[in-house]
Amino acid sequence: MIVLSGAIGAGKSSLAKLLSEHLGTEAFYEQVDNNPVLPLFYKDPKKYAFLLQIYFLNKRFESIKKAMVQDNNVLDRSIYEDSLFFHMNADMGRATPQEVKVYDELLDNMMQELPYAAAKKTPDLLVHLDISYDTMIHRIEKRGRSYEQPEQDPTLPEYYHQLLDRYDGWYDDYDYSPKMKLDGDKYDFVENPEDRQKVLDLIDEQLRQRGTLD
Ligand SMILES: Nc1ncnc2c1ncn2[C@@H]1O[C@H](COP(=O)(O)OP(=O)(O)OP(=O)(O)O)[C@@H](O)[C@H]1O
Ligand SMILES: Nc1nc(=O)c2ncn([C@H]3C[C@H](O)[C@@H](CO)O3)c2[nH]1
Repeated sequence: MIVLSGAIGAGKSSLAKLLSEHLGTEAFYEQVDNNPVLPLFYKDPKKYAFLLQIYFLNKRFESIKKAMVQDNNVLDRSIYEDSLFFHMNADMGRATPQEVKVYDELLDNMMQELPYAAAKKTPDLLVHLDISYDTMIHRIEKRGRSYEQPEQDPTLPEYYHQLLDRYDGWYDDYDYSPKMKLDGDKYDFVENPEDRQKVLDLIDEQLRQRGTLD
């Protein structure tokens, strides 16, 4: 399984589609447009942070179990980033210490089940899409989900800055699997065919080194 990581608007869903089509495998997308809790969270984060986290954890676990059955299936975001989001929100006072404790213990418990519930416990490769704040805002505006727009909520720019800061440390510390970082500002793999080919070549090279691509 290949896992894509990156902040909001980094290009994970777009790359998941491209990469899975290129490899002839299946992509598993994050539950966003059909997620009933996400708009509630953006409206009232303090009330809904914990519920949203349980929602994502449940859906993520389900996706991992399905994705792990075949080499090179592509997962749009890792279970580890869910925890990054929740701990950041908790540090902002949007979850209680008790909620954090319940979440951490539940996550730990579920991770212990993974070798039984799925073929293996960790991804074969993590592909991280690194983006700047300006790119993030540009993409958020381009995609146009209303509840993510900074003009809807003046606290969102600070939330996005904090998220990008956390992601930097998170990627450096990540050691659950082999990893690679792509410059998401530089490569326009959505509109530019040359950039698309370059990104696919870079990922193929890593997969060949790991022995999951001939
Ligand atoms: N490398 C890229 N170059 C140009 N545009 C991009 C690139 N990646 C994504 N986009 C555009 O940015 C927007 C967000 O992309 P996408 O939905 O793939 O991001 P994401 O990482 O899955 O976001 P989220 O975590 O919020 O679900 C889309 O409009 C997409 O077309
Ligand atoms: N609070 C919170 N916790 C998560 O685990 C999480 N995962 C994703 N998201 C939000 C970011 C995008 O708006 C949108 C799509 O990624 O969903 C999250 N928000």
